[in-house]
Amino acid sequence: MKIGYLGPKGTFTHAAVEAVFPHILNVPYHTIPQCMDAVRDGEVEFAVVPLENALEGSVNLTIDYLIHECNLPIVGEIIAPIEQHLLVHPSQLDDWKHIKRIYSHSHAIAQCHKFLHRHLKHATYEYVTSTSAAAQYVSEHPKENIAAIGNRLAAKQYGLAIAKENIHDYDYNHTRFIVLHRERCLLPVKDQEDGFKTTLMVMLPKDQAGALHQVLSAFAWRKLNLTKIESRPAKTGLGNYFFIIDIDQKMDDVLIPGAIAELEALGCTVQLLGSYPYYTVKKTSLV
Ligand SMILES: O=C(O)C(=O)C[C@]1(C(=O)O)C=C[C@@H](O)C=C1
Repeated sequence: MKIGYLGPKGTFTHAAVEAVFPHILNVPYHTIPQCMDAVRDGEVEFAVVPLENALEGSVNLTIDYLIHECNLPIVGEIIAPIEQHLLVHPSQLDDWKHIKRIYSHSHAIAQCHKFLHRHLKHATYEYVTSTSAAAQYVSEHPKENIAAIGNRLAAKQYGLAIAKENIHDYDYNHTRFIVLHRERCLLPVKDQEDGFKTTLMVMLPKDQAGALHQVLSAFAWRKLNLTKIESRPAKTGLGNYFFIIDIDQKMDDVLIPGAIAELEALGCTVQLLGSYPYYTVKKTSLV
């Protein structure tokens, strides 16, 4: 059995996979779409990709590729703490305050804006596919006055030095990663899950007054607790959006099917993206 993840080695996604699936062979993919395609095409059984960060919000590429391009069920979720460090080639360690360019994933740079503004105002940013791709680039260009933002695993993997630890702007920094499979299934995980969620995609009927209010009522009067509601462009015209709704429980026989039926009766299109266990990774079990 194989698990694909957003690579190369040393991403936060890699750390999350190793924490929850230590016994399964993992395979890095360069981009989030490549990772999802690998499951769809049967190269790997599961894929783990980032979905949402507590400081920066959703990873839009993951949501959009899942909805528009690669319809795979969500079968699990991993919530992991994120600590960002400023990584440099060891030969640049004494000179880190004069770094000219910083490489990282856009989310990682956004999580450190206050630090960057205060300490590296003059530096420019270069957005790459992941934090470890940034670390790899820095390690391959020892003569350039550059740095990466990433984790300890990447520093170790690519032989970089940590110039400044914990440069993320807020202490509570966590990312949610989703696990995808070709069909709904139980996860090959030995640990006890921390809970369950159900995720729906809901498209409202066009131009109907109070439609969103009615959608929310379908959950409210059933006392279905929502942990997230987010809109994304349907990509069919200005003002056309779909909603991603997370419900704080497992699919049941009555309440969630009842809410879905009510939404459909209102003229909404509803798709069940998954009903799945989630696992919370502790700081100590990460890098
Ligand atoms: O680049 C990585 O290390 C990733 O795993 C991606 C990612 C993200 O997409 O949000 C994951 C966690 C952090 O929030 C920063 C980057």
